[in-house]
Amino acid sequence: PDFAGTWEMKTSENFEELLKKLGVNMMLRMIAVKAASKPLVEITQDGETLSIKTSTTVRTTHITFTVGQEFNEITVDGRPCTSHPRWETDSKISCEQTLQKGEGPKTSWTREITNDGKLILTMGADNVICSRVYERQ
Ligand SMILES: C=C1C2=C(C[C@@]1(C)C/C=C/C(C)=C/C(=O)O)C(C)(C)CCC2
Repeated sequence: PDFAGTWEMKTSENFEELLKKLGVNMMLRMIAVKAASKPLVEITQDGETLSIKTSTTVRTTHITFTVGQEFNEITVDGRPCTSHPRWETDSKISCEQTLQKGEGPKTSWTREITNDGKLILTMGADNVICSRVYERQ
């Protein structure tokens, strides 16, 4: 499917619980929850290669990857990891992450385009799953 577009977040669940599971301290959690409440997500797609720019007031991340090829990124709590994106269905990308050093909860993300044109991002840390729904601007 086509993930391309400029996306605004409509709903988010368990985001702070995710950060808590990852051991982010209260102060940074407060900053992150506020900053992440209004992200702007810009996605371009060329076949299996996606470029995703997520802008917030305190931090903007930009990843480019090809589904089926591992790439380096940082986890939501800012730790370097290697990510392995693969098609879980023909409209859902699942990505397991491996920390490049140190220990921590098992982290992963999924991005899916629903048949009513929404983008669903889930972020996991062990058994805690955060789910965020975006709609095109
Ligand atoms: C602002 C953020 C901050 C942090 C993570 C991040 C980057 C959270 C944003 C996530 C989004 C916007 C995800 C998405 O919706 O794709 C830290 C915990 C390092 C603390 C500093 C502020």
